[in-house]
Amino acid sequence: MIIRALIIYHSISGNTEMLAGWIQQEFEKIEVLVDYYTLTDLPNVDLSVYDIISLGTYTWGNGDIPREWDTFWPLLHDSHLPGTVFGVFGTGDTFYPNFCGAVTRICAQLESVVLVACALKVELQPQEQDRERCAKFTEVLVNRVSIDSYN
Ligand SMILES: Cc1cc2nc3c(=O)[nH]c(=O)nc-3n(C[C@H](O)[C@H](O)[C@H](O)COP(=O)(O)O)c2cc1C
Repeated sequence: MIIRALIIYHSISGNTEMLAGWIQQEFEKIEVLVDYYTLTDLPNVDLSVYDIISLGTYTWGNGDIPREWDTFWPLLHDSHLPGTVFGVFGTGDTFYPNFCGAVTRICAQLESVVLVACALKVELQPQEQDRERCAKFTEVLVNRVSIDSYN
């Protein structure tokens, strides 16, 4: 069975971009076909062709979702995604009281409309030990697709 994943991320200073790249690599290690876009250069994609959609973001303000995501929600709501498995990842800074608050908030926003299987929060620039966490993140998403396709 071929599994297709879409990664969409938003990054200003590169931490989330690096994390998105590592997640892409982990998907590819387990032979998932990956399409990879920045939020601001997202072409007109058909979300329904993907088994997995992973959204990556930094956090702004006080645990806020960056404004640029506002353009994505209408696309999501216009799509019919009953079997798509979502994962949300992001980088943040524990200096702030609401660490990776945008990840938490995007999960909460998604959970009313789609299936969110897991979230990954990383402190600033990903470190070598985070590779293992990226591998776990992709594994959970793929396992969830496999479970659903047997039911
Ligand atoms: C003005 C400002 C507000 C921030 N607020 C938060 C926050 O509430 N929670 C958090 O975890 N990180 C916060 N951060 C940290 C960024 O999310 C963090 O540096 C992130 O890794 C940046 O990602 P990027 O390199 O992909 O742009 C804030 C950073 C700035 C500059």
